[in-house]
Amino acid sequence: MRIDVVTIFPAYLDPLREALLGRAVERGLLEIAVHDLRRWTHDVHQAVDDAPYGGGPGMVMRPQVWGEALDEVLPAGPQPARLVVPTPAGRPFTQTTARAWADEQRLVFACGRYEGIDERVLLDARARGIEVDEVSIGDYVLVGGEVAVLVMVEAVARLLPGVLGNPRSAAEDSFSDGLLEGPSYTRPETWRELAVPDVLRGGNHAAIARWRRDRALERTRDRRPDLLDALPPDALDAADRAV
Ligand SMILES: Nc1cc(-c2cccs2)n[nH]1
Repeated sequence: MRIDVVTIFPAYLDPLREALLGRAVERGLLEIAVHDLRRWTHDVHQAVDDAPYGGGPGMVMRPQVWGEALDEVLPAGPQPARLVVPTPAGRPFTQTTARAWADEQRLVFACGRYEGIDERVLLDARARGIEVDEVSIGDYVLVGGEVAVLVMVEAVARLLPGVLGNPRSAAEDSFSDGLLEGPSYTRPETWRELAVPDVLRGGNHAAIARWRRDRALERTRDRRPDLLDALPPDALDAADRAV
C-alpha cells in the first residue's frame, strides 16, 4: 500500500516514521510520502487559505492550490486510489473503515483546516472518478486534519500483512468480534495485594475463553451498549445472554 499525505505541516506526520510504522516502512510493507501543500502555491506569501464566501469565522482552504496538488499526487486515470479528507462533519471512521481501507492500493489523505477545504476540490476529484471519503475520528473538533491522519494511518497500517508481530492481535482486538476487549494481566501474580484472577493462571483454555468473553460482554454493556445493540441477532449465545 502507498499512502500520500498532503499538509501544510509536514513535520506533524513525523511520528509515522517511528516505531512499528517506521519499521514497516523500512521493511517495504507500506510506502508513506508526505507533501507540503505550499509547494503548489505561486504567490510570495504562499497563501493556502482565504476568507469564506458568505462571511463567518475562520478561513477556507483555496481550491486552486489543492487542485494542483491533487492533480500531481492523484493523477487522473484508472488508479485504485481513495482520497480521504478528515473533517468533524464526516462519516465516522471505525474499525470497519480501517479494515476496508487496508485492502486499498493507495490512500491519499488531504489535511485541511477545521473550517475546511473549498467544496469544489472534492466535487472535482469525484468528477475525475476518484473515491472521496470525508471522515470523522470522533465528535470533537481539532484544529487541523494531521492528527486525524496519524490516527487513521496507524489503524489501517497495523492491519497490513506483516506489520504486527502476531496477526492474532489484529484478529482478536477490540471490535474484532463487535465487543470491547476485557481486562488484561501479566506478571507478577500479586501486585500491591491485587491478585491475577485464578482462572487465568489455570490451564483450562475453555474456562479462560469463557471468562474473557464474560468480561468483554460486561465491559461492552457498561461502556458501549450501542455496540451490543448493533450485534447481529445470532452473535450472542445463551451463555452470553446470561452474563
Ligand atoms: N473528527 C475530527 C476531525 C477534525 C478535523 C479535521 C480537519 C480539521 S479539524 N476534527 N475532529
